[in-house]
Amino acid sequence: MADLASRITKPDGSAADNTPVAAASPMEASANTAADAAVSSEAQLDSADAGGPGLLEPDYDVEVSLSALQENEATPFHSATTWEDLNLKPELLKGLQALNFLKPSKVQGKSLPLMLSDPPRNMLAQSQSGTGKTAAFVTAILSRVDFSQPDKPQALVLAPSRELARQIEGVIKAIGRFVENLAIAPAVPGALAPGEPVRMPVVVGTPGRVQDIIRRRQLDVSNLKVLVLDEADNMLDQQGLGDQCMRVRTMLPPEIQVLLFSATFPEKVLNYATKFAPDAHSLKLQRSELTVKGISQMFIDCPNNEEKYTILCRLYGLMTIGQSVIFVKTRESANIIEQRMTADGHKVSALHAAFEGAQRDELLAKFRSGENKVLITTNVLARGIDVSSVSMVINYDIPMKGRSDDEPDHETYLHRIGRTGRFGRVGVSISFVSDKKSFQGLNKIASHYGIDLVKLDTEDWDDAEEKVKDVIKKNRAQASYAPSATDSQKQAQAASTS
Ligand SMILES: Nc1ncnc2c1ncn2[C@@H]1O[C@H](COP(=O)(O)OP(=O)(O)OP(=O)(O)O)[C@@H](O)[C@H]1O
Repeated sequence: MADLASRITKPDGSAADNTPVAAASPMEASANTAADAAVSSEAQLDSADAGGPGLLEPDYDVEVSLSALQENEATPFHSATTWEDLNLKPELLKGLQALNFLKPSKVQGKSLPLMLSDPPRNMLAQSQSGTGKTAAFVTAILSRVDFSQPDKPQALVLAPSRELARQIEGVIKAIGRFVENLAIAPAVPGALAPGEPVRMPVVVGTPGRVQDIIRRRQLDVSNLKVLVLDEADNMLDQQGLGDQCMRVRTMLPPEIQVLLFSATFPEKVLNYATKFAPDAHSLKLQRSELTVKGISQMFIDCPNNEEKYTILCRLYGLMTIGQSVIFVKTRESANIIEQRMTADGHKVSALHAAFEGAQRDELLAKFRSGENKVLITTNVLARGIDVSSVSMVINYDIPMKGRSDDEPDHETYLHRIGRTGRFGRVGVSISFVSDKKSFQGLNKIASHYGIDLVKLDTEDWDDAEEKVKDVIKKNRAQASYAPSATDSQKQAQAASTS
């Protein structure tokens, strides 16, 4: 396997440093993706991505078999357990069946018996992006809540963004569609009537808003028995939402069952997580297991910042074969790129936290429905968002962190690229490097995970396009075999836009 560092030179013209970044040959990359491409038409039902229908033009003829993938023990989609083995309430089995979730994935099969055992015990569960963590904790909370007492808030789910909270709400509605008295309070800005007591058994929201409604005594927490933190490492990060989540935690009953889910649990947060959720059952992954095999990770060495924009526009045709998300560092650059691309005749939209809530909901709804195919965004959408027809993710800016933004943000990289390649699908991520800092950042990310990155040569654009198209077509073909959205999906979608 060639060394990427030996294949690109630093922008200053010197040889690349010796940080090991392996580059797979395109053949290796496509062998991976082909193996993981196997996704069945039924399961693509679209496995309730609470995120709208896939593309419907049946252009390509590929063999699709999620069952084959789920039978393969080596994949995160395999579980020795069946839904029936899990002793779920019949209405939940029916809900999962209606979504055509034929078998549990690994994280579902392993975490559910632990989360549902009595007496309840805390849980920390890690699994790759797009492997069904949401359905795992949603099934757990719907099993724990006593729906004969529908006025009492009993389960609280916290997520880092408004969009993710609304998406989770959609998944709860979809899996719980046969549950009598199911009602969900969306605790995100602008969604709850001010001052009105929350009398719903399940509450899903962002930590700031939840803290607010508890303080205002709008939410009675005395009957809460399950607390879920989705994207838990992000939620507990002291640089981020950690303080808010801690404050919420101190307001809740001490004996509440705490469930922490994420694709990443960096060491630094892990210590803190074990305090937040003491004595927890734990499902952890090795660092080398974290990347999703179905995502072909590529990069482009851009001569300078301006060329990044030119190359981005050149990729537009590929971006719109399926759907794409472009990640940039700041809201300002999202706006600028949106305006420039629009002026240059491309149809794109920007979404970030400076937009007002209702507008954010509407923008994401348009993306989920496929009306908008290219979304330019910041890290606000890096985590959790599930739109199965996303076949390309572009890291226009390499994710960085640290006081002066000088350290690569490994976790955000993984979450960003995980917006494609959902539940056994395939996808492409293309990261732009344009200077020493971005080059070294990507280099470090690659060596951190031991991943292979394929260089796209812009000197030979036809070849570069072929490499990308090869992968994207497979994603599209899978989506094209998907039956149209079920009622529950439509319901879910409606929830996220209401
Ligand atoms: N057992 C299943 N069978 C088929 N599809 C499933 C199953 N479980 C979940 N899915 C589908 O897989 C997709 C990804 O699920 P989900 O969003 O829960 O992933 P995740 O692990 O939470 O990802 P992330 O780390 O990005 O948040 C969704 O569209 C979901 O409907």
